[in-house]
Amino acid sequence: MPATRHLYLARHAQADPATGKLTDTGHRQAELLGARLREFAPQALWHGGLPRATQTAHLIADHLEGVTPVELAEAGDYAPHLPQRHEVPDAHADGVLDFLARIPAPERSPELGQRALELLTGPAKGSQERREVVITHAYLVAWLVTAALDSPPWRWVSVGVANAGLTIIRYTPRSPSSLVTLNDLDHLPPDLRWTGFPPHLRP
Ligand SMILES: O=C(O)[C@H](O)COP(=O)(O)O
Repeated sequence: MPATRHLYLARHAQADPATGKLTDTGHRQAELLGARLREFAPQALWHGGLPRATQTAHLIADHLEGVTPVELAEAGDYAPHLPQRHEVPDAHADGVLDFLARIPAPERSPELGQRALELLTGPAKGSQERREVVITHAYLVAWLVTAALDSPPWRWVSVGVANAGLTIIRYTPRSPSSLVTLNDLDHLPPDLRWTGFPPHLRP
């Protein structure tokens, strides 16, 4: 009998584009996110293979009991669904196509693949409840949110998350999945919030 699974998704902390390593701000964000995640007592901590996700996960792990970061190395290629013109209603087409034209294709979370999605989505495979942290990238968080809500695949383009923002999805057997929280930044002081958030979606 499958059991409920909570996925604690976070975008990596702020990184320096030149080095790919976390900035001082990013270090502080990761530490505070780790302290926040401790309250959920997660049993697993997964992360993508790029340095900014790896470094964030290792800083977080210092705050969690009995959890070792595991890279989703076997995941293969992954890119969020690229919206096709015919999928997007006419009223939104210009904005969506403009957004897609501005994002660099190779940056689309290549380290999380189909296998990772199979591992991470849906209720727990066993009979025990699962609580798992995933440190990843903006578009993959957006894609998982869209999928959890059964939204059309192209809708991930209008979901924004900031560095170290916390998103929680609950997968319950025999019920629809729930978006518990999206881009929660309460664990960060004001000067550490909203970094990396897409400017065109900024409140
Ligand atoms: O791949 C992505 O999700 C986007 O390019 C944003 O990347 P980032 O979350 O690594 O900044």
